[in-house]
Amino acid sequence: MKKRVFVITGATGTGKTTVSDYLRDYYHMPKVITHTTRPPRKGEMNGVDYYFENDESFDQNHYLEQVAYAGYRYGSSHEGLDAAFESNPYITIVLDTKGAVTYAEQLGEEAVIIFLTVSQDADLIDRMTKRGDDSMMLKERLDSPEYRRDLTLPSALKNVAHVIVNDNLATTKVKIDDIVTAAIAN
Ligand SMILES: Nc1ncnc2c1ncn2[C@@H]1O[C@H](COP(=O)(O)OP(=O)(O)OP(=O)(O)O)[C@@H](O)[C@H]1O
Ligand SMILES: Nc1nc2c(ncn2[C@@H]2O[C@H](COP(=O)(O)O)[C@@H](O)[C@H]2O)c(=O)[nH]1
Repeated sequence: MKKRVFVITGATGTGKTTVSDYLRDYYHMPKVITHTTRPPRKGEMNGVDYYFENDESFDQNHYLEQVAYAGYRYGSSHEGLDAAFESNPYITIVLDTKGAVTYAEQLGEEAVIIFLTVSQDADLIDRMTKRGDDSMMLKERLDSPEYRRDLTLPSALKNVAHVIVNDNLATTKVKIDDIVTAAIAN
């Protein structure tokens, strides 16, 4: 059976995790748990949201790709991908745009790339504040080059990624349904 990894990418706060949760809840797609050295946010759990690592433990895994984002390390391991594929041929992963480019290059049509954006960048700050992000970490993130980079679709993903303006979650879900239906049919 063909395999597909639905890669959800875009700037912080655009709704990547929300869309990934939708794919899990309505399509039973397991999410690849990635690794990070960032401290957990309130409510985040080790092994559910991320594998929370220190620098030493982070280096023990075997990565398909790894990046630095706003001062912390993130990586998707082969072990994490294999674990997700064990239970379903269709899986989902949430990545920054650099990671999404690597997935497109390495996995070709096995990777279905979905780039999320919003009409007003200011809405993202609002969403992250409402999410309860620590104000110091939020400021560091907004000042980071990675945050600004991920606001724009990378040129390597033009004509590759499905672009969704996630201003309205209900509309976004309909677009996700269309993308999933087409990807599974092909
Ligand atoms: N269309 C939407 N309209 C309003 N709020 C939304 C919408 N989509 C998601 N949200 C909310 O915005 C917040 C950020 O969403 P989410 O955590 O999914 O973003 P993210 O892209 O995964 O962020 P990060 O990269 O920082 O982890 C959440 O509180 C979520 O409930
Ligand atoms: N390239 C990768 N990007 C990843 C990975 N895991 C998460 N991410 C992305 O990092 C930023 C910051 O995440 P946050 O949870 O601290 O807000 C965001 O864009 C994630 O999608 C990974 O393994 N590789």
